[in-house]
Amino acid sequence: MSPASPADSSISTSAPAIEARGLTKRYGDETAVSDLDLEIARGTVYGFLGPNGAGKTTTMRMLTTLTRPTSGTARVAGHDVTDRNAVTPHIGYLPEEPPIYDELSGREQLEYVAGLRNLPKAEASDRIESLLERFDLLEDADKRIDAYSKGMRQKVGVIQAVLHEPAVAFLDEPTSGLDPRAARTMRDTIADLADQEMTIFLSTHILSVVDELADTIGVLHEGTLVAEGDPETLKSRAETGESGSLEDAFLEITDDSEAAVRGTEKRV
Ligand SMILES: Nc1ncnc2c1ncn2[C@@H]1O[C@H](COP(=O)(O)OP(=O)(O)OP(=O)(O)O)[C@@H](O)[C@H]1O
Repeated sequence: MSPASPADSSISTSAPAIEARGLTKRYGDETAVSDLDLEIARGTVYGFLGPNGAGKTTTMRMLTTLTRPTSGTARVAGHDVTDRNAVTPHIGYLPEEPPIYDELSGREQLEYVAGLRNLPKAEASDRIESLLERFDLLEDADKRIDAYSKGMRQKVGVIQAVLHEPAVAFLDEPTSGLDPRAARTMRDTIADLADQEMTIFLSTHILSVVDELADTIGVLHEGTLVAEGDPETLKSRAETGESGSLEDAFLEITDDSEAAVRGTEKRV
């Protein structure tokens, strides 16, 4: 546990990147996330899976300080998620709909975000240039975003989430809308960022992406973490399907919520 005080915005080196204990979010009578425990080591990729409505976005919104937990606690980069000012310098978030201004150009949007993050101008400009190039956006960087395709907007959304090299990046469907080449670039980029000690919390329905990238996979079902383990271990749990694919495992684990919650050990 980090000894850092709530006012301290430094990164604790010993604490896990993400730590949750009994994290719960209720909307009225409905429990969107129930009693979630997480411990995610720094520099790892955590693949967060779950059917539609499982509570993935709600979990990410709590971990990124956008929604307050109803009960339970969570620390990100060593800081309590109820302390937004301490947490936000250390995180980046790509939500389903990236927050971007249509009337700006891609480059202006990224410069604007770099300014919000207090990045020195020269450093920001180098990073923006290199990420635009990496995502094949240089040619369109000075066009207004309202003329961008969905995939181009997604690229801007991802770049702005990692531009300040946060300790922890939360990426919701990062390959959404990307063509195969761009999706490959995205996967390579995520792997590179993890190699540079960034922790990536990756939520996606594309199982091959988590299979390729994740060190650990957590499966959320009806707000409850029903399985957690490395991809190989999860795959080996699949009773059906000779290939023992992640899809088999996912379908089996989430097939019957009652059976899954009752009969599945959290740690596999
Ligand atoms: N602001 C809200 N008010 C009321 N209910 C909400 C709110 N946000 C989410 N929920 C409910 O919480 C549950 C979990 O939703 P959430 O968006 O977290 O799921 P998800 O796993 O991200 O789904 P998807 O894969 O479809 O994006 C759903 O039943 C949803 O209706």
